Amino acid sequence: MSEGQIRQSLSGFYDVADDQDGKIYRTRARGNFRKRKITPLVGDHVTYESSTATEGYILAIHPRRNSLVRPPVANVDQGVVASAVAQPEFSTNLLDRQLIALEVANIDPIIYFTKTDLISDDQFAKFETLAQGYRSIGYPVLLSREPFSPNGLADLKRHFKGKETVIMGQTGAGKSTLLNHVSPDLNLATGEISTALNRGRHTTRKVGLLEIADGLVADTPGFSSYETLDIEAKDLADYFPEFRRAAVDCKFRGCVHINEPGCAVKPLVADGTFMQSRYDNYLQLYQLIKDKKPVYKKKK
Ligand SMILES: Nc1nc2c(ncn2[C@@H]2O[C@H](COP(=O)(O)OP(=O)(O)OP(=O)(O)O)[C@@H](O)[C@H]2O)c(=O)[nH]1
Ligand SMILES: [Zn+2]
Repeated sequence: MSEGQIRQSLSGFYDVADDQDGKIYRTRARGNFRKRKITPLVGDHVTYESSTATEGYILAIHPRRNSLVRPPVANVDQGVVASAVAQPEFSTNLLDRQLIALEVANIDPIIYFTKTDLISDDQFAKFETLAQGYRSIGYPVLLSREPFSPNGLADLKRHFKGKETVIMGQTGAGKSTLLNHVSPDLNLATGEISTALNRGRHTTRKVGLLEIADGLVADTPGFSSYETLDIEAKDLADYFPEFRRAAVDCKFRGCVHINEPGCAVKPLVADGTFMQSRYDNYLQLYQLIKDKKPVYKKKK
């Protein structure tokens, strides 16, 4: 028996990189996985058996840190949020929702601004201020005046080391374009026409983890449906790292930083320590979650 990580999945075959020798072994999942409705995912750490040198069976899937549906990948450490400064129009609201979705999934966000060639110097200066705000929360922010400058890409690659990374973002944000720059061999189709084609292909497309800059990067970018945040309003502030840290000084336990006396978060919004836009988006999302009708899920 050996241990390894699934690096690619294609029509029922799973290519496992062995933890010891680093070589790739082609495997299949045991029939009992199918019976239990467990599908191995790219990124899974597995115990496997390789009877011949080249083909084997997956025997066990180790517990996952997390798993995504699009792309179907497990154990993601970080998500590069491709965030267009224009086309589609930038909004802090969407960015904050993306960050929350990643926080909820236990994925560390990296913000990567795309399409900076489409804005003026004045507009760019505003994004620099914004970037500082997000950096002060602790999020890495990559913003260069020129898209895909060698320095900008090198900065991005520095984050890959030792991590499993997925490129995420809204449609049209430039995810595929970015991934192509990160790994020019990929040749991912970009633009609207390819998007239409991609839809039908998603289920059969092979998914893989590429070794880039001493890390692993999913070769398929991801979308998330950010509307289906499965959290309660009272927990929302936990996913705003700056609010979560400040909350230890709130007078009341369970303070949601709205109307409570002795709140430690609100003064830091008022004095500009925290971004007003983050607080506004927090309030809006808090209300949205509160107003949401309860969804009753069927028991499996
Ligand atoms: N001007 C400019 N255009 C860009 C840049 N990056 C991407 N684009 C264009 O924006 C469009 C969308 O880019 P994609 O890379 O396909 O975006 P995506 O996020 O993969 O989009 P979906 O496949 O719909 O999710 C394409 O026409 C790209 O050529 C950039 O830095 N500057
Ligand atoms: Zn508070």
